[in-house]
Amino acid sequence: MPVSTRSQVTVIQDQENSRHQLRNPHHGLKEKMKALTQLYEQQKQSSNSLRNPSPKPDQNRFSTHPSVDLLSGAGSCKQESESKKKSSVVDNQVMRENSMPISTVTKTFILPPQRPAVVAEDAKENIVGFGGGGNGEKIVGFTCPPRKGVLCTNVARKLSMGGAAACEGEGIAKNVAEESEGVTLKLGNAGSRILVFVRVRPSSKKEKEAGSRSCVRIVNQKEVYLTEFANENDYLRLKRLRGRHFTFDASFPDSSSQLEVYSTSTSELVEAVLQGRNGSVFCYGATGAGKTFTMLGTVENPGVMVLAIKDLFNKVRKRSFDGNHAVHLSYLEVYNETVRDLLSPGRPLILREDKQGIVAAGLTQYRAYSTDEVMMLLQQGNRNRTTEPTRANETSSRSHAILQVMVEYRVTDERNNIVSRIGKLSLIDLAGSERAHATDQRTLRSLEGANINRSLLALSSCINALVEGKKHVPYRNSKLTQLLKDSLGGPCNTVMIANISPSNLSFAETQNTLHWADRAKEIRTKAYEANVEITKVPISETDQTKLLLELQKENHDLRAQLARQQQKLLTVQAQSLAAASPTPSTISSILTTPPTSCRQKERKPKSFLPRNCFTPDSKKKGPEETVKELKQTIKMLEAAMEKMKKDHGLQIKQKDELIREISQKDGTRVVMKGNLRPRETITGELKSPSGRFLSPAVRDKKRSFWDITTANSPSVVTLNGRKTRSHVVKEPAAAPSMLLQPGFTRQKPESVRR
Ligand SMILES: Nc1ncnc2c1ncn2[C@@H]1O[C@H](COP(=O)(O)OP(=O)(O)OP(=O)(O)O)[C@@H](O)[C@H]1O
Repeated sequence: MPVSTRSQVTVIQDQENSRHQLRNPHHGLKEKMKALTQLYEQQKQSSNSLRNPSPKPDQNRFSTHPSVDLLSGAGSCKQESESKKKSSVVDNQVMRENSMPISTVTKTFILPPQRPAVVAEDAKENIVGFGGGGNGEKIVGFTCPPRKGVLCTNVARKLSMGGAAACEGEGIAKNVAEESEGVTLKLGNAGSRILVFVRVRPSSKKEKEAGSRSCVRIVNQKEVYLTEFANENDYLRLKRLRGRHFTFDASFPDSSSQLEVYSTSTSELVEAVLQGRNGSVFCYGATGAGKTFTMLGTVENPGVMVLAIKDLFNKVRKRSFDGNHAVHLSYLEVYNETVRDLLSPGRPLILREDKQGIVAAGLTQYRAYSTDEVMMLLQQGNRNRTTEPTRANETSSRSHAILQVMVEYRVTDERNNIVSRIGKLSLIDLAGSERAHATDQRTLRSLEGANINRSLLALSSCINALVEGKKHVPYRNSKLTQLLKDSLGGPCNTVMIANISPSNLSFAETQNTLHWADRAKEIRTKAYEANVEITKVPISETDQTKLLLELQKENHDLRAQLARQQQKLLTVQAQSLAAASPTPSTISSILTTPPTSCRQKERKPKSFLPRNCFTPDSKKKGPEETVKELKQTIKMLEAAMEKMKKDHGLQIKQKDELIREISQKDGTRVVMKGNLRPRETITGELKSPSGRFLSPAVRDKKRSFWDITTANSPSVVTLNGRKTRSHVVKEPAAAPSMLLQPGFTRQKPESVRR
């Protein structure tokens, strides 16, 4: 929609206030605009009061970035109100210049609840955990927090040119839905939308000197209004003067502090990373727009990278009682389409795709224990980063830099399993998108510029493909997009901070940045769960010793039981011989001695003594018949004994093997006598007396020397408790085969010889 035009707008510089004033020949129109602006403000206020029945004016007035209020309490409110005043002056100015039909705009805002505070803890490490804090292990839903309850009614996602759209029902519904969607989005559910923030940097000295004007206005800390100024002398373009509204998750004016930017955009990502989720923050914008300032900052004004790391270590420290956290760090740059390790520079790295996603093979991962250590590494990395002065920026980053922080949390649960979760935070400072003339025409700079633009073009193609839901996303078109694959389309919570200059001299760059930022809003990253892994740990040494003792005791009991049975058998045999002329009373007294078998029969119908428990009928029979019967019984008993013997032998052997295995794990070798017994083939399962060990069917296998002393076997090595026969060469320590020594004659070990 074309905006109303003015025939002439002249800006003069007030020497005292350095403020722009307008001399517009259409004075009446100006007055009209002023009135309309006032009306708009009034309407906004009244809607606010309607939706917020009992607002504390000072507390809620500027709470789109509530961290500001919470950060410095009343002080910050004051500061904020001052800045608001200032910005309203600028706003009015811009409004006048824009000549926008803003009277058609009705805006209603319900102010969001307060977010957890970012409190300055001390001068050095000044970030304290938000929300959860301490052991508050809540799972944080990654949403745009300040938007809870916000009813931003007039903001259409795709805004028409030339003024704010009227508040249409459809637009409202859409926006409310979008807002609530943002609020309810939880990690691990449906994937989250990329959150997009815009930050305007202050005008630079150069821009001021060149007499540039601000073409960007932040409205309600969410919307950015971009105005294209007409050249007073360009009469052909006068009618094409236009402006455009963009809406983002939050917009930061030039007065915003680093802490404010961090707490609004990134602090929740840090919390999520501690919960085992992935997060990415990247700064995008034209050269000199303030990306490096936002990401790295200065010593006095540390940026997102520094604040995130401080915050992370603070949170880790607070939770250290709760498990073990390990922080690993890597820092790389993409320069002229080559990937370099900034922490240990060397040959270019090759990108590979594996289960974890795209990884730079050979990238150094430093284990960091403190913020100071990270700061040192960061400084070291930045010294290695390629920066060159260009016409647009004294210290222009000529490469894309990616700082990756991996946080691994390990804890042992009640079942002795190790639960570990790994979260990865990627902080990305992109090189500036630029036009050739904005930088330099010299060969190297232009080559760098071409590569930067190429990768940023590839980035925009990926954004387009993702927004349009295309199946193929051209990540492979550049190294940058390969590295950003996870952040854009993977299981990740992503934040984009679009940096812009306020100057009308950079209008085209700003428009371009805002266009892509606006598009990026529509990208949804993949749904995913936290990277939690549960590892079963081997039992501890004390547990092993306990088990060994238990097994030895059980083995001893089994041997005793076997001996008793043998004794009984012998007694029965002896007595049966003596019973050549038995009296029924003696026989019955003898035969009542092995009652176990009878009892067994009662319990188990398929006992090995099926019909031979003595019945009173046996007494009625004659002595010859009784002797015959007795002989049969003895035969059966013998068979039963034999079977039991075998059973026990097997069980003992099994225990022996188990004991030997455990002993070998401990480093001591125990060779039991039972091991040397010949193996016999028995089918079916056997139970130990305690019922704890279930013996599988024994395979008919010839025992070799090496089966007895497994630890010395050259062909059987133990790998992670499992025996394999194919790792002899790979595991020299496990089985230093004596057989391989020249001239060695095979000798039986001591235990075997005995
Ligand atoms: N929010 C801000 N407040 C104060 N100064 C800022 C801010 N943003 C940027 N600047 C200043 O603007 C200049 C350019 O910023 P910076 O180097 O961060 O730009 P850039 O986007 O990283 O550029 P390039 O892409 O060329 O590296 C720096 O001198 C920086 O200190």
